Amino acid sequence: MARQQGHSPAAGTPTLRKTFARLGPFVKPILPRLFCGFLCALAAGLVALAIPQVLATLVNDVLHPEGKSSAVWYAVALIGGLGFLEALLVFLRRQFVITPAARLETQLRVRFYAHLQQLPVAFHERWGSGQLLSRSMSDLSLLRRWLAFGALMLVVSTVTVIAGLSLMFSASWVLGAIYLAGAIPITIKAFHFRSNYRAASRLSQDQAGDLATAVEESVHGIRVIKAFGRGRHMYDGFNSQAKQLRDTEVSKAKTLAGFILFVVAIPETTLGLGLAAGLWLTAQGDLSVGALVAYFATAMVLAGPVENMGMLMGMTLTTKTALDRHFEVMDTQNTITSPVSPVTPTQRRGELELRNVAFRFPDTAQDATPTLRCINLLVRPGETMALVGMTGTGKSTLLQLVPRLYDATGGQVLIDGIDVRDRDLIELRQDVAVAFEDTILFSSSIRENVLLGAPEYEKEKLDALLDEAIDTAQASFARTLPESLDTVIGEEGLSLSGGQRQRIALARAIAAKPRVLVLDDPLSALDVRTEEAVTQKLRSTLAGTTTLIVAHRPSTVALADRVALLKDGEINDVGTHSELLGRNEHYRYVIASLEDEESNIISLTGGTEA
Ligand SMILES: Nc1ncnc2c1ncn2[C@@H]1O[C@H](COP(=O)(O)OP(=O)(O)OP(=O)(O)O)[C@@H](O)[C@H]1O
Repeated sequence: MARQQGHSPAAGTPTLRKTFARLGPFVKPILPRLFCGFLCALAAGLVALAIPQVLATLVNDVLHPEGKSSAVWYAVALIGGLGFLEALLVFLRRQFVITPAARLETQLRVRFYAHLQQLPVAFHERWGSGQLLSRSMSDLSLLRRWLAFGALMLVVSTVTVIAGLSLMFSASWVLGAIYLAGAIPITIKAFHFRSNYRAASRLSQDQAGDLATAVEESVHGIRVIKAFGRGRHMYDGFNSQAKQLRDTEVSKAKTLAGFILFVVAIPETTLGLGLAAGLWLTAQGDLSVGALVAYFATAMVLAGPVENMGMLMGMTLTTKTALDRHFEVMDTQNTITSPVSPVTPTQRRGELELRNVAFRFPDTAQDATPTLRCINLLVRPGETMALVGMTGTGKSTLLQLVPRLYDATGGQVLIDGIDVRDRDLIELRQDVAVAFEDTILFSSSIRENVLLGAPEYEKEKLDALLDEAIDTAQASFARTLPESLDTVIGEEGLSLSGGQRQRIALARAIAAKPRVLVLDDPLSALDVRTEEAVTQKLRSTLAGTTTLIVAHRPSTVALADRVALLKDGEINDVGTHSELLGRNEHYRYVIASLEDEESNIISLTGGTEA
């Protein structure tokens, strides 16, 4: 299935103002500190502008042949003092803004993570993990840097430039006008730069996200890549993606460099013109030497802010893009939520019923045949029902409707007579535990993995529950690990064999003490004898637990109380294994193909655990 890749800027991209306005509620609590930081930055800029004025006085009065020599020391001390004050104000600005900006970054990141946790499986199937990773990490770091530095400095630089221009105009309108004339082409260039840079920066952020997905997938699938000798192929794919990103970054840098060329070259040219005009004005007696010195010193002070303005504008646009990417995920509506007034069952018997259930994957065409059509099935409390069907008939899909990993698109899934959509989602998922064929274990101890969904019992009871789950899942190999059940297993449990991982995942489902247990071929990596032992033990330990199990082995199917046969997205027949063998030709065909599959596996592996 195609995963969500980077997006090209859509026609409906929000405006700069709209995007930043969305930060309002988060910025509000830290506004006083940001404001203090802003005042410090502004004061630092103005102090920097005051230094040229002192210089003007120094040149005009103090260095005058009749000036007092002590006044020189006074002026030098004043300039030194102003310099120190500027440094202190810069330090204070950082103190004021760094902590709240970092706090805001963390707050948004935690919200983002919580939102990802809530979004339905359908969302996660669409989005590449690298995209989500870059949106939660680098995009939010960018926001912090912009908030702590970019935003303040953009305003302060603008104010400093305006104040500097005013001083220039007050000294001489000719010199002021020359400097201002340089600012006009910069503004025009900035206007064009704005849209070019925004598009390039969006593309590069998306491509960086896709590249992160590629790394993540390669690391995740390193065994497959090595086993199939596809390293070169993966490398080539990654290389071409990395080159695309490089090209985008280069074109982005070129756009920025072109802008900076303007921002730097034009003030330098105007400075040359200013020098000629200033000398002429001084010679005419219309401008004092001190004022001319102050003009150049002011131009020097303004060089930084004028140059920074381009950078900061670029940073602002990149941050805007990062925020759009962030809100794009945050705006994704969670379609699987608890109802406003959830219904709590009076009796938790564990009866599972599917009534006229239909299901179509969200990304399939409207006219395509739904994966599940009219499913009617009743699993009695405490009963073990095996779900059997040819591959791709929708067995896994059906199981996912029970804990609401997907919602049925038609009909109802009921537990104890209550539609699962009317139940509180957390309570529902406490009642229904699942184990899948593709096991995901977390990089923590066996104990923590097994007790992940366990009820909140006190320690002794939890220990007993852990032991029972481990024994039932035939996972006592875990006790022989270096630190027994406290052994930390690698990322996603990769240090365990496939069969061991499956048994730990099964123990996790058992330890959740569910009313309904949904098992999607959770024993496929076990040898036939271990699988039989697990199934027998499951039946005795979980006598009161309703179990719906997708089974691919006739031996497991035979152990179930009843079997439901799925064919073409519908329940074709329900009965005991022997009943169905006796009356249903399609069932005999399915079982025969499962037996063929099983004997092939046994002859290949010699019946040992995978
Ligand atoms: N996320 C998805 N989006 C669209 N179609 C999907 C999605 N997941 C599965 N399908 C399709 O739905 C159908 C049923 O898939 P499902 O995994 O439920 O079959 P299954 O009976 O469990 O197969 P198997 O026995 O091989 O595990 C298949 O045709 C599959 O391609």
